[in-house]
Amino acid sequence: MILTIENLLSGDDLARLRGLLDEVDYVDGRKTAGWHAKLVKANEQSDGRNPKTAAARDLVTSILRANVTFNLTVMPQAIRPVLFSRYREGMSYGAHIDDAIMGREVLARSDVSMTIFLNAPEDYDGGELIMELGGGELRYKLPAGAAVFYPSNTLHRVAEVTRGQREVAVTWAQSIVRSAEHREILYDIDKVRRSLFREKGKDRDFDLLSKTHANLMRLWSDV
Ligand SMILES: O=C(O)CCC(=O)C(=O)O
Ligand SMILES: [Fe+2]
Repeated sequence: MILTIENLLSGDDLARLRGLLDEVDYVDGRKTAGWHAKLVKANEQSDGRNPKTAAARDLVTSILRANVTFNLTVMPQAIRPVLFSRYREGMSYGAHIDDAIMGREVLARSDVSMTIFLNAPEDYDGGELIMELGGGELRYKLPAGAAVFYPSNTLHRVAEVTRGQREVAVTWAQSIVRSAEHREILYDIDKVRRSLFREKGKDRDFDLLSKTHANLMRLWSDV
């Protein structure tokens, strides 16, 4: 399931992030790419060792952790450190697959990849995030503060920026539920269960559907 969340970050959040990141140096983005993705990655990332980058990372991570839709759909078990990237004119990120296992001391599987757009689509030309799906393509270029979440098992790329600058935050989550198909089934059941509860309270149908949801969770989760 590919999901977008409008206004994941508020105007205030974006201003706070900008304040922090304005004071940080940007370095070659190839440092954080896998050995093959490096070959097609041309962007810049805020210096990960700078405390201001750390503060920006903490802000985005806490907003993700507090977001209801993110929790219901992604079911996060671990969130990788957020990267803040910018693509200036002529920069792009060619087709690649994200590393399946990320981290050094603490390992995490990438199940869900996400891009949070930090500046307005009018600020730049090009720069779409493009997912290659069974012959077709999906392109995303969202308003500032919006985010797209997509299964990490898809080849994807970022189109060349031909004017202006594209600013994004990217990260990955390991989900409690490894399979994207299973996550979607669980999310749908949970949604129906909650709307039944709103309409009729905790009746027998709600209890049975809650049982199904809990038992599928037991079958499909890996915690
Ligand atoms: O910049 C983006 O939207 C995605 C970047 C990306 O694919 C990656 O960092 O692996
Ligand atoms: Fe990627």
